[in-house]
Amino acid sequence: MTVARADQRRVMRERRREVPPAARIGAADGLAAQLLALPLAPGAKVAGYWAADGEIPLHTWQLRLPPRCTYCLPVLHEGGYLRFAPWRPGEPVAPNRFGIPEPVAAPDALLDPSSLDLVVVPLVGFDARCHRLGMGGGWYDRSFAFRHHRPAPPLLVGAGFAFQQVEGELRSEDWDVQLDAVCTERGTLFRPT
Ligand SMILES: Nc1nc2c(c(=O)[nH]1)N(C=O)[C@@H](CNc1ccc(C(=O)N[C@@H](CCC(=O)O)C(=O)O)cc1)CN2
Ligand SMILES: Nc1ncnc2c1ncn2[C@@H]1O[C@H](COP(=O)(O)OP(=O)(O)OP(=O)(O)O)[C@@H](O)[C@H]1O
Repeated sequence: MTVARADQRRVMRERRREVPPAARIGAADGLAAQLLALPLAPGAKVAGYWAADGEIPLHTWQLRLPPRCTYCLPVLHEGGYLRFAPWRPGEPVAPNRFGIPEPVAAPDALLDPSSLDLVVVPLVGFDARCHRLGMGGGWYDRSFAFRHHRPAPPLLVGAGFAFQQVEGELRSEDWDVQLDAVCTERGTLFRPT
């Protein structure tokens, strides 16, 4: 990894953590409006994330999802892969190795990434082409690598504060999975075709 990429990550993560509470709540509401405008089948399986480290929260979106949707959270799995567990407010969670809460789910309740319809992907930074800078573990890249040679679903939509858009372009690596869109509190950016 280049020093520039590490610096970019550090700076963005600091800025994210410094967003004042009122602005954070306002941004989460704005983001929810953008996410709710995405096309979604009535019984869709959707994945979000449990906001950590200053990430833009998804609770407003989750609570306004159509009732027949199944909302899921990522669960760390062997080999650097993610699985997804259906989760509703009030159901038990436990911290994973990064301290991020994840559902306490029976192995047979876990969903494969390919069975989802819409995945809201956490990001540290993004650019105008919808390229993503993540936390650096490659979890989403590995788990959704099948999207390199297969169209949506799942639709992969990054979520972040508008200020997380970097100037210029992020250098993309061969393994980077392309997002279909990025939503912020200000709007939705679709990947240029
Ligand atoms: N809310 C949320 N959940 C998520 C992700 C995410 O970015 N956000 N992930 C996205 O992939 C996966 C977890 N990946 C992560 C990768 C690194 C770190 C992290 O905090 N790394 C530390 C140092 C590493 C360590 O403690 O061993 C750091 O960079 O400070 C956190 C999550 C799945 N769940
Ligand atoms: N499909 C893949 N197969 C194997 N290794 C992969 C794959 N995708 C990514 N990786 C590994 O993951 C590492 C981290 O990738 P990258 O810096 O792009 O992570 P990221 O997208 O920022 O992280 P995250 O998805 O966890 O937020 C890379 O060094 C690469 O070796």
